[in-house]
Amino acid sequence: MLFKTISTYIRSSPLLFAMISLGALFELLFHYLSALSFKYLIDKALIPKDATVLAIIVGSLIMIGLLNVITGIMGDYAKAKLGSQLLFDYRMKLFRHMQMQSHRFYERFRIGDILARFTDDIPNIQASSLQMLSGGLISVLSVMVGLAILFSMEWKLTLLAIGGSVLLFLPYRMLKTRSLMLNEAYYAQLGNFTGAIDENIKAYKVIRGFDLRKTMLTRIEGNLSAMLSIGVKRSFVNANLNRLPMLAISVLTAIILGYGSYLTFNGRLSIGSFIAYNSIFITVGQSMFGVSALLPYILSARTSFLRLQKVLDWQPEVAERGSRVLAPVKREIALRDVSFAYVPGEPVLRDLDLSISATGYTSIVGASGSGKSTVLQLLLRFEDPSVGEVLYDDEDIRETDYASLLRQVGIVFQDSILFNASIRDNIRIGRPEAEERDIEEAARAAGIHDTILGFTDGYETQIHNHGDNLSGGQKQRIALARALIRMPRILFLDEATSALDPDTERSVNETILSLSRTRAIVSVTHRLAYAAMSERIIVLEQGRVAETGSHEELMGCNGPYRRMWDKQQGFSLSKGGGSVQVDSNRLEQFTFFRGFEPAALQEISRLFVTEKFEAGVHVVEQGDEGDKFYIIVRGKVEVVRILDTGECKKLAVLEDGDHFGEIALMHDVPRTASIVTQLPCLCLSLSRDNFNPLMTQYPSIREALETSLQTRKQRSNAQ
Ligand SMILES: Nc1ncnc2c1ncn2[C@@H]1O[C@H](COP(=O)(O)OP(=O)(O)OP(=O)(O)O)[C@@H](O)[C@H]1O
Repeated sequence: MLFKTISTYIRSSPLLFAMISLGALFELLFHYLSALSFKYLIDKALIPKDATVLAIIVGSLIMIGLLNVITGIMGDYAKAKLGSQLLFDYRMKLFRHMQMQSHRFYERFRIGDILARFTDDIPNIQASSLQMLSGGLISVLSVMVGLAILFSMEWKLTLLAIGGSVLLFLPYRMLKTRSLMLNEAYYAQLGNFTGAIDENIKAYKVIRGFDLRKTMLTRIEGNLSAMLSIGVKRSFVNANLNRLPMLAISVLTAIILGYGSYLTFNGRLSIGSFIAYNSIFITVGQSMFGVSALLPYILSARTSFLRLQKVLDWQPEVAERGSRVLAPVKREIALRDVSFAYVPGEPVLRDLDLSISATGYTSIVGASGSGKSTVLQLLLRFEDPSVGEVLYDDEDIRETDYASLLRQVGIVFQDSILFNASIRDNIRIGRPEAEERDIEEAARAAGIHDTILGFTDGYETQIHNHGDNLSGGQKQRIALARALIRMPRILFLDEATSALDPDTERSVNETILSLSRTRAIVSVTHRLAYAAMSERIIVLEQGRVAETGSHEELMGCNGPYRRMWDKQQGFSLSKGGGSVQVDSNRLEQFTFFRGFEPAALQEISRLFVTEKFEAGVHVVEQGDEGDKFYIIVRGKVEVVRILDTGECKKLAVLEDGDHFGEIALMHDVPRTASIVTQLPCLCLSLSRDNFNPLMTQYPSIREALETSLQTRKQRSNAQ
């Protein structure tokens, strides 16, 4: 495969190859003529003292030397061009391939692994190919030409040399498998290392905030130590692949010298011929060594080539095969009988039928894990359904030209990544041909124009670290402008505002509402206060549509929407979201507070304390003694349990209105699971110390709470 690739390259650039070959040919000519010249220099010029022959020999050598330099320079240029072209082509091929991929590809290949292909494997293939092309070509030609000359001078001696050269390739046979194995292990470790560095850069805030510097240092040290140990073995084996053939050359040289001297003593070889033979043999020996020295390069390039091929062979799940241009969507987009699974056998969407109007404002809501984001991914064709169709005005989007679909849509994600460029370029990236006034118009529509003008560098303000120098709201508004500049017929929002603080979230949602007058909006959200603004709400439950309708209609249904709505109500946030209070009526929704006297509930509500957590924080640690009960007012947490096997099991995801840790109100027992925030969280907490006096005051509370907690404890243990 590797050789096939190189020969394809040669065939595609015959001129460059001819230049390299010419350079090699003249280099050979120069070496052999210099060596052969001794025979004529000594026998025909020096011993007979013939100045004319001497001048001819020296003049010819100078001419050939000059041509050698000129063709050598041409060859160098050709190698530089061919090598750079190979780098360019392979990197483009890999990048293009990556762009066709979806989640399975990124699950299979880690970031570091892919980066290593770009930065190490491809350059390695390039360097080795060039080495084979230039060094290899010269060496092989040199061995062939040299042996032919030697054979014509003294065939017995030459047969001896050819027989002995087999020794040169013995180390290759012995060390090949080990070298390949070590190369593979080395590149795998390199991928781990690059991945760890990438993570370290992206997560630098979390690392500092949680003082994980020592942990990360230990991790990197572990990576580097593994690389060090493999690197030593790899370099040593590859050095041996070079060193051992030298031994064979030395033995051969000694034999040739001995036998050649014997022939000269007997008068069967002139002194000039012996010196010439010997110096040609040295050149041939060096070339043979040159051929064997290529072997480590070939082995290393083979490893890199196979690694690269492994990525390139990965077939994209979403094939862009449709060619029909999608007409502007006017009526509806729909999923028909759609089933979809990320993991075979574990469907996330089941026989889903869903239709969204191509005008107005639609929200898709549901509990965490109900499949909201997956629906969006199918609508945008980030994934294709396992069964069923995704239709835009009755056109199956698998049959249409993907670019014509993307031209009609805009998307804003929860965590919008901005590029490290100016604000202007970040907005323009949505439509590269956009003019200045389009950029400003999009920024105005996204409600960020005035803020940008307020920055010292205005639209030229550079964005660092994907947006670290902007607030969350500013980032999302720029992401909104980037989507709007495409003038999408449908704007998709995937939890676009849920990570913002309450005031910013409200203001960005007002902007979104105003945008819905001029284009269709499809918003995936779990925050129902904003879903209520939309004309139509689709409620998902476990991958199926549970109900649809307007906010008012769904509230009247007393179904899952109503339950979610009630769960998210009853909290009053202060301006700026700094503190929050829970209504006593809302407390009644918790089974363990149900039936308490109103006065007791009033008092309990006053005992809650506001707590804020950044994303990635362990609010509760498994095994710790619990002393607080929490309500999530805004945010999202993951409930995880470390099993006896050491495996980490995700038990649930909790979000707005959910609660955890109520057992701690009564008992001093270790937490049965850890709670880790996935998004910034605003919580209310009630500590046992604060709660205890109430139980003395209202004795019925203890009894009711105990019964309720027993039931819950049994359920939790069963999980
Ligand atoms: N790449 C993936 N690989 C495997 N499973 C996945 C993947 N992405 C999502 N899932 C699973 O699919 C289910 C639906 O996920 P999805 O993100 O669509 O839900 P959601 O309703 O948007 O949830 P959330 O509000 O928490 O984002 C979940 O059980 C989730 O764990």
